Amino acid sequence: MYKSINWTLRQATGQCSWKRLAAYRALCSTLMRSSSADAATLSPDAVQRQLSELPVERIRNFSIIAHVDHGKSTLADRLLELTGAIARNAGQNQVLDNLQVERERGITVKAQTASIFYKHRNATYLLNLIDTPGHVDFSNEVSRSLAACDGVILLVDACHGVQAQTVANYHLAKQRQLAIVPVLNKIDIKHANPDQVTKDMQLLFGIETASVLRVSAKLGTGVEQVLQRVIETIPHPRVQRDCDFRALIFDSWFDKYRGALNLIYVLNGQLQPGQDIQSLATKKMYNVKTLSLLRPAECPLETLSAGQVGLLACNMRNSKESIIGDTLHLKHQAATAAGSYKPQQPIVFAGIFPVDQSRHVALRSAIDKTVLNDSAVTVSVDSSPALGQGWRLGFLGLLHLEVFCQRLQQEHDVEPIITAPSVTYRIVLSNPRLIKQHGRNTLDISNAALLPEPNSIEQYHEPLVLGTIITPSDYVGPIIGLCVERRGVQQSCVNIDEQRMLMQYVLPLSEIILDFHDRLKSLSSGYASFSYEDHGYHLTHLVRLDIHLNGRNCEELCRIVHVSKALGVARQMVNKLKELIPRQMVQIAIQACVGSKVLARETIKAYRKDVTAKLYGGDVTRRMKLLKQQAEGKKKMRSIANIRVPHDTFIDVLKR
Ligand SMILES: Nc1nc2c(ncn2[C@@H]2O[C@H](COP(=O)(O)OP(=O)(O)OP(=O)(O)O)[C@@H](O)[C@H]2O)c(=O)[nH]1
Repeated sequence: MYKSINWTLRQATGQCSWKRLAAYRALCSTLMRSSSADAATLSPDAVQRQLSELPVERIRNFSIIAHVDHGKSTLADRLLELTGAIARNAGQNQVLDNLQVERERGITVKAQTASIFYKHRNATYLLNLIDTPGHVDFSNEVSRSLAACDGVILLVDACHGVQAQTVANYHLAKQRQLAIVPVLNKIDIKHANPDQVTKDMQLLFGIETASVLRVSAKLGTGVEQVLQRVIETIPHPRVQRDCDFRALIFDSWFDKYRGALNLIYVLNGQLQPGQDIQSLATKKMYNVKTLSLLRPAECPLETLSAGQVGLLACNMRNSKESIIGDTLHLKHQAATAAGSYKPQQPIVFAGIFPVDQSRHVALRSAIDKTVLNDSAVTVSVDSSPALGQGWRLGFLGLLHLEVFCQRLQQEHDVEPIITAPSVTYRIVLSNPRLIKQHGRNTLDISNAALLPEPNSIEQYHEPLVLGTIITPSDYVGPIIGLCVERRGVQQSCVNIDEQRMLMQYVLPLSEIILDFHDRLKSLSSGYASFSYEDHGYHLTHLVRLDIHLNGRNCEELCRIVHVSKALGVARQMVNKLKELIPRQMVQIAIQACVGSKVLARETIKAYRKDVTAKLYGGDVTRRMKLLKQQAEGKKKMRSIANIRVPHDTFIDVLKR
């Protein structure tokens, strides 16, 4: 055990603060359970011995999937306690949610893995458990995790019943033909209605009512049966040990001292430190430095064999080299792709700029490292005349964007300027010169500044989503009203039971990214749930013209307008802004989904004048000098952060 503690301490001292905290917590729990003779007190040597004696038939790889707050992380806690991986009653909740942002918001944003040993009918099993996030914005984490699993625990809250994300996750698991262990949670709550929820599960998913387990993850009731059912229902991994090594990368993150760390699922053969491996996607070669098992603290291993999930540190320095879904194999050996994991495409885009250009390098490195820990984010270089050099990042939703920015601040101490989110429009070009230049007649535009002139565009297509809403019947009227207001077209509306309905709407993505979910929650007193999936692009004549001030949505200026009128409206708005805003209070970073080119140009002109006036207190000579330098491209604009006007003040000005 002391070897394990020393190793944990060594890891802890070489990691960034939140990881240090997590490792410290793991260390404390290791110490607390030192008197018990359970599996978690095993030294790394003993763990290795146990693993090498374990046949593939005694391994189970599974995820816990559910709607937000249905109790996944709490159930994971109980499973870890039951198997001795963490101490009972150690006052720890949601142990696998170890990011600061997860603890502050009380949600899981990153899937976490724990390998646990469990004795069933006198045989020891290795269970690789993955706790997944429930929010729709992090569904990429769920799909990624399912690529390394043979089954899932489908957890449903016995009070709230089946929700939109339960339906979406169930279909994800079905598509991958995974075994499903249905579990009802929170049966300790007085108004829980497990009988009704079980009937709903039968109706919606065709699950046998007798097979639904009932537990209270909070109190630990019935949790042991869950583990037994996992062993009996979920098949062992279909892998081969007596052939060459091949593994799937299904998660990765960045460690300051060890570079990119990869979580791998070994499909064939085995791997040892010192061996040379190669990436199938990049063809780059690496030397294996260390291998470890996450229990959930790292436990060093000498061999990782087929069927097992483990952490691999190799000399992967650059975060971009670690590709989720990539296959690793032995150097110079032919191999086929290990998995069929397809990453989800981002749907919400926002510009990220350093507050000051001197912080450019720090922000770039912070983005690189955070992206490695969140493979769903896409990054491309962007620049703005007002904000300087920056990046355009793609996210899976608004919460995803918020969480990413919070992580940049908390984990890397950078505070960027974030522009208002927008979606990707697909345009059909009419200009033969542009068609020739791009080699095709359609372009996907996620940055309005790159929009060609309107007379070169024949059609605008906007992205649509198929939204699923589950709501108590009492709120159906206002919710239909909201969907119609947001240009939604109803596809279906069915009764789940006497009290609840499931509705499906096709909605323009731009209508839901900002506040749709909040409105839905407030209209239904928090009872309705919403999830959505991609539904392709559709020809549109309408756009929502949003004007954003310092990244915030200014509601007074949101209009749904005809595409062809958008530019005119944008111009009018610039004039209105000029009238309304006192010169010394000029705002910048005004954007619109369409037509922002004109808007930005006009605004930046006004901004430049006023910024210089403000910065130099009307000193004409210095102001002229600065303008001249800017014109010559020698001097970059000063950051807007220095002259930011509070949003409320600005709204007051607009209302006058
Ligand atoms: N009464 C009761 N509360 C529970 C039970 N299981 C979980 N909870 C509570 O439900 C809330 C959400 O639990 P989590 O475990 O964070 O839920 P989650 O599904 O992991 O949440 P996300 O990761 O955000 O999707 C917490 O306040 C838990 O204490 C239970 O069996 N009974």
